[in-house]
Amino acid sequence: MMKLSEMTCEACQADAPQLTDEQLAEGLAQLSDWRCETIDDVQQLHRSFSFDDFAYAFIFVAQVAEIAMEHDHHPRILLEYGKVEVHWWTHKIKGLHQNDLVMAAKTDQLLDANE
Ligand SMILES: C[C@H](O)[C@H](O)[C@H]1CNC2=NC(N)=NC(=O)C2=N1
Repeated sequence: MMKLSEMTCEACQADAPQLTDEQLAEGLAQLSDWRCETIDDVQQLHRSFSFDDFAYAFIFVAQVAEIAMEHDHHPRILLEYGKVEVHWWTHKIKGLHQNDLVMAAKTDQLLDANE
């Protein structure tokens, strides 16, 4: 698998295949602290991020929103004091696509850029 953070999202059709267990495992190996969860029968990538306060958490949310709009692939984001939770999945296929691994990797990259 190529370096996920350097990949781009591809246009995803409703009949696109979901990630296989092997592809998912291979992708998760490139990511930091992401878990695969099944919520309402939909597999999703989930990671929680901690910040010193609400302002830093909000800035991170804005950065995630920016890459989502840039790539036309959008997450669920929960913003709390000092904490952000991000879920990535592909609505069209009600599951996980390579795009979700790519966007999780780009989400991690935002942290590296903020350090
Ligand atoms: C028309 C637009 O490109 C599509 O609805 C995009 C928008 N963003 C998306 N985001 C996610 N996570 N899954 C999708 O299937 C999706 N589809």
